[in-house]
Amino acid sequence: MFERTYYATHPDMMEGATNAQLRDRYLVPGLFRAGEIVLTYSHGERFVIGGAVPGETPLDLPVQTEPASAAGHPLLERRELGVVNIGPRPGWVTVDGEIVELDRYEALYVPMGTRAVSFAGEGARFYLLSVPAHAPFPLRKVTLAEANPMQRGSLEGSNDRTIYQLVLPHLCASASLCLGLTQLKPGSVWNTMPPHVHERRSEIYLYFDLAEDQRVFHYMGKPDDLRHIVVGDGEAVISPPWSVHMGAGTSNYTFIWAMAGENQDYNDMDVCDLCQLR
Ligand SMILES: O=C[C@H](O)[C@@H](O)CC(=O)C(=O)O
Ligand SMILES: [Zn+2]
Repeated sequence: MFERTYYATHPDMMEGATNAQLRDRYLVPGLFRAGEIVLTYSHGERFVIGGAVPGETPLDLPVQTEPASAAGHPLLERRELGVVNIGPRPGWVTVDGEIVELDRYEALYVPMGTRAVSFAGEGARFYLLSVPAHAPFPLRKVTLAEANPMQRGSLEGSNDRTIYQLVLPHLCASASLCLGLTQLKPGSVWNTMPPHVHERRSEIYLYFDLAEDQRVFHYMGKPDDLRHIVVGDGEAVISPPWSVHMGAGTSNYTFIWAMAGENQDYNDMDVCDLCQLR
């Protein structure tokens, strides 16, 4: 049921890695295919990273297939799910019979124990993130208007952007998942500048709202040993807990960040001094 598995990696594996190896280990392309649900599995925090692009007929979240003892059980038996509609049109998520409309940039938190989830609406594009959970928290839709927008950076620094925290304890309770959306203003290209590392959480970035012929140069690695991965519209990238995650685009763009791990303390991050980057 998972299109591919991404393994956890050691920072020593950066040394001598080819560009192709880096892309293979950390880049998650092809999540949004018309009429399909695509799911991938990352050993880092056991993230399921996926996309659902419904056509005329709704798409159902699949049930577990492995191990045999879990076959047929709901995927969310011991997991929670975050959904964000990044498509141009509204869509509908049905959660155990309850229908929730999600407009562009709106998010939905779906609790552990949910049996059936389906996605509908032509023109909607659902980005999916699921992590293991120990307890259910209430089903909740979150809009950008409810999030406390945090203005960061400046146009002079080419990093004028707004960070919206969507799934974090102060707004939407979850067992482990933290999720938000960041929009860069026109003329700004740098995200997460200055960069940081959070050893206690892994993070997934999804870059979108990028024209087809534009790219984001996503940086990763230990702060004193950076590499980069060239990312296109609708592609995600996995950031291991030992890595920085920052990027510069050839235009402005939007990205969704999702974290899970030891805690849900957004501020538990070690901000880098730019002069230490190599
Ligand atoms: O751990 C937090 C995440 O990396 C993001 O919230 C950072 C971000 O959106 C930004 O600075 O632009
Ligand atoms: Zn981060």
